[in-house]
Amino acid sequence: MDKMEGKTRGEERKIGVIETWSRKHRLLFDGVTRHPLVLSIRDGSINIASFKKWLAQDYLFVRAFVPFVASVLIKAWKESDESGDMEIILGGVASLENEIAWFKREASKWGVSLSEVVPQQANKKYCGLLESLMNPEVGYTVAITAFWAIEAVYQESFAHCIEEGSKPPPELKETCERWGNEAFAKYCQSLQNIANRRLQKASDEELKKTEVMLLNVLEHEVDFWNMSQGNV
Ligand SMILES: Cc1ncc(CO)c(N)n1
Repeated sequence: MDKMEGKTRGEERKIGVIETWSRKHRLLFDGVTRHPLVLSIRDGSINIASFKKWLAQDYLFVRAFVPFVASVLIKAWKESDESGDMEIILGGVASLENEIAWFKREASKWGVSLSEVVPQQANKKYCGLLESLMNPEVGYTVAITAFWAIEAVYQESFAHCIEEGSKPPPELKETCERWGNEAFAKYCQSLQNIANRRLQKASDEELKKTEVMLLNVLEHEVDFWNMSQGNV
């Protein structure tokens, strides 16, 4: 075995593959979590039409996200080496019931009719990616890493909107808190720990597959923000 390569893997193990990838793909991560739409929430300049569009489209996305998370649960049950994974993922499934109810309440507050929402192209594509990840041939490591990424980008984005020095519109504070709160950050950290544990044991081929999927998820997240802002 090549000496340097061994060292590189050793390094990754210490700081975690996720952290290594976050550094390597910083620009793309920032493209999601520091997207102009996110920054406009943070500085209070957001166009409310963009928010409403996001709200309606994200409701549809979350409905597709439920079966995806359920599929991760099935993979955990079949493939996980740690029984504790199931409780964490199950907690994720359970909280989505609440989330869907929140979207309905929020939509009615803003006068958005969810029954009439038509999925936009970027949303359809992203839901298509979720559906492809539900395939039984997609392994647990890829799926749990996707799950982590999808949750973590929202956590980071919305936490940024309510950090020190931000001035989000008061009527959007609750939305920001929903994903930007400490408990959600902890939950994302639990998902990251699972992903890291799996990636540490993964073959080179699995690592490659997972990294490609991760970039794919991030690109779809950028497109989703663009769509909400009306740039697509
Ligand atoms: C587009 C998108 N990505 C991530 C999440 C987080 O759960 C969400 N609700 N919607």
